[in-house]
Parts: sequence; C-alpha cells; structure tokens
Amino acid sequence: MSDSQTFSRVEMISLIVRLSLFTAVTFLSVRWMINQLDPTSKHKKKARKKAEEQLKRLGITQSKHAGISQLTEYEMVIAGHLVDPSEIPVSWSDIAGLEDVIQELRETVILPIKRKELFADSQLTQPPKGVLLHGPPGCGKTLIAKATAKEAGTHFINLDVSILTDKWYGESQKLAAAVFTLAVKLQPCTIFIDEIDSFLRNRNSQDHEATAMMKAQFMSLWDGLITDPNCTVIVMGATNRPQDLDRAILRRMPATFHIGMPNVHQRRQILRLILEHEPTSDEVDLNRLARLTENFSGSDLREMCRNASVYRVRDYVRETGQKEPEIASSSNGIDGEEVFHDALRPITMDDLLMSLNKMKESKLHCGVLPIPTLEM
Ligand SMILES: Nc1ncnc2c1ncn2[C@@H]1O[C@H](COP(=O)(O)OP(=O)(O)OP(=O)(O)O)[C@@H](O)[C@H]1O
Repeated sequence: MSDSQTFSRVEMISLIVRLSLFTAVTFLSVRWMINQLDPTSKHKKKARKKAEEQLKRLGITQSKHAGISQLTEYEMVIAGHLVDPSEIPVSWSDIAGLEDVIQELRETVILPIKRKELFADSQLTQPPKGVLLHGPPGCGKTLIAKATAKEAGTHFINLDVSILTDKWYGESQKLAAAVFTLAVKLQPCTIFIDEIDSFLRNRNSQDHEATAMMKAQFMSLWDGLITDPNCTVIVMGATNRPQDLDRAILRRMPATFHIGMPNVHQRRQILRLILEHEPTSDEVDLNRLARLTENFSGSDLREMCRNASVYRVRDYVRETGQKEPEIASSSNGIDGEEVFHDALRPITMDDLLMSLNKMKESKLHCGVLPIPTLEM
C-alpha cells in the first residue's frame, strides 16, 4: 500500500468521524431549537407523564374504561388533574354546621348517582348536570365539593382553569373539549371548577376572541351532557361572586346551594370540630367564643384556633430558653413526641381570646369588620 493511499484512508476515517459528529451536533441543535420555538412541547410531555402516573395510580385501565387507551394528548393534560375519590381527604365529618346543605346534596345529587335504578324510569329525576356552590370565601364550598365527590364515588377532575388559558398549553379550545370527553370516558365523574366566575364570567366585548370561543365551546359541550340522559358527568362550580357569572352558565347549573357566613350556632359547631382533638383546658367556653366571632368564616375560626395553639408553643420556647426538650429514650417505651407534648400546656381561653382580638384588629384594618368589638 502506498503512503498516499494510507493517508487518504486515515483522512477518510477522520472525515467520516467529523461528518458524524457534525450531523449529531446539527440534529441536537435543531431539536433544541424546535423545543425552544415550541414551548408547549415540554409542558405537554410533563403533563403526559403526570397523567400516565395518575391513571396508573387510580387503576384506570382499558379493561375498566372503554376508550381509555385512546386518550388524546389534550385529554392526557386534563387527566393530570384527576383525583381518586377514595383519596379525597375530606368527608362529611370534617364539615360542621352545614347539615341542611349536606342533606339536600345527598338527596339531589348523590342518591341519583349511587342508586341509578331508583331514578331510571323518569327523565325528571336525573341528577343535575350542573351544581353551583356560592357564598363568601372560607365558608366550606371546596370542602362540600370534595366531600360530595367522595361520597358519590365519582372520579373528580379538579379543574385548574389556568391550564385552559395558559399560553404554554396553547389550543385552549381543544383542552376545554378534552375536559368533557375525558369526563365522559371516565364517568361517573365530577368536574370541579373553583372560582368559576373567573373563567365563565359575563361575556363582554373586551373578551379575547380565543376566550370567547372557548367559553362558547365549553357551554355547547356542557349542553351535550345535559341532553344525554345516560351520562353521569356533573359540573360543580364554586364562586364568591355568583352575580358575575354569565346568565347562560347559571341556567346550566339548576342546583344552587348558598353556603353563607356561619351563624352563632354554626360557629359553635365549627369551633367544636376544630378543637375536638386538640389539647384544650376545661375553661374554654365555646358558646362565648361563638358569640364573639360574628362575621368570622369557618376558615377564620380555624386560623384563630391555629394562632391560639401557637401561643402555647411560643410560651414553652420562651420558658425553656429554646433548649431542646429532653426526649425520653426509646428504651423506656415512651414516645419522644409524647413527652414533648406533655410539656406543653393546653390551649386556654386566654389564648383563644388573644388570637380572636388579634384577628379582629387585622380584619378592622382591612375593612372587613364593621364595628370595633375587641374583647379581653
Ligand atoms: N363548615 C365548616 N366546617 C369545618 N371547617 C370549615 C368549614 N368552613 C370552612 N372551614 C375551614 O376553612 C377552610 C377553607 O374552607 P373552604 O376552602 O371549603 O372554603 P371556600 O368557601 O371554598 O373558600 P374560597 O371561596 O376562598 O375558596 C377549610 O379547609 C376548613 O378548615
């Protein structure tokens, strides 16, 4: 073999290596550029992975649900927001003072789902396809929605409306359609839309064209559910501002439930529930607290009790000079956490009143409370 031939072979190999490297680098760069130009692809991939995990966890398989194997990429995005009813951490026993609403929901919504056969002979007794929970913030609307889905045993799509309007996902109309098609594939299913007014508020001329189209499509798909008597899909919405809802939406939610600010009797029940398993001293007077907490929502009451409970920890830390507690060794059979808790005093009426006044003060500053009624 001549020198020139050897050289050309080495050169050839190096050329091939360089060419391969160049091709690989070009391929990776083009792919990176495409990904950069299409930001939705990364989100869709992530959403798909999340949905696959979720469907697997929920045991939703082709054998149980016809058509589940052919979920579109949009349905997969929505499937990522599925909640297993058995994993919903809220049941009726976590809700106090709303027995009337619960009873009505049981009769009008849950019973027709669980005992379909009782309602099969009449179109008039079908479960409502739209349920609206309305009332001031922090009074239990979300709790009620979750507990309803849990008791009804329906799949629960906790629809975060931002995914429909988020530019990263794009194609909001297809996603809006996917909400319904997925729910139908998984039925019985509840689609829960918190703050539904932010999504389906009164249509106006300032609406972006895409938003207006998505709303129109949402409503027409909803109508599809309403006209199909065999379909068990319920849209459940919660709002603090029912007056802002599009009239056409209100018409589609014939079952409306007002969850108002708790009255004195309800506040006492909520306080009792919140403090039920808490270490409280005997002198804690729930009746008095209930009377003093006018204009407090369930969520405010919870916050008041939480603050009160923090005071005893704060006092403990002050008294012990932030020393680590003496944890009993496991050899004596006493749990370390138990020893620590025993060292803390129970929640007293003073803690609760102090917390109450602090909250009233901050509510006054925010203009939420009408009259200054501080109490000590
Ligand atoms: N009736 C109630 N019984 C027990 N706890 C309650 C009740 N109402 C409110 N709470 C407490 O307040 C928290 C907030 O309630 P929830 O989220 O259901 O209110 P909401 O009406 O949906 O509020 P928002 O309109 O702000 O979403 C609950 O997690 C619970 O701790």
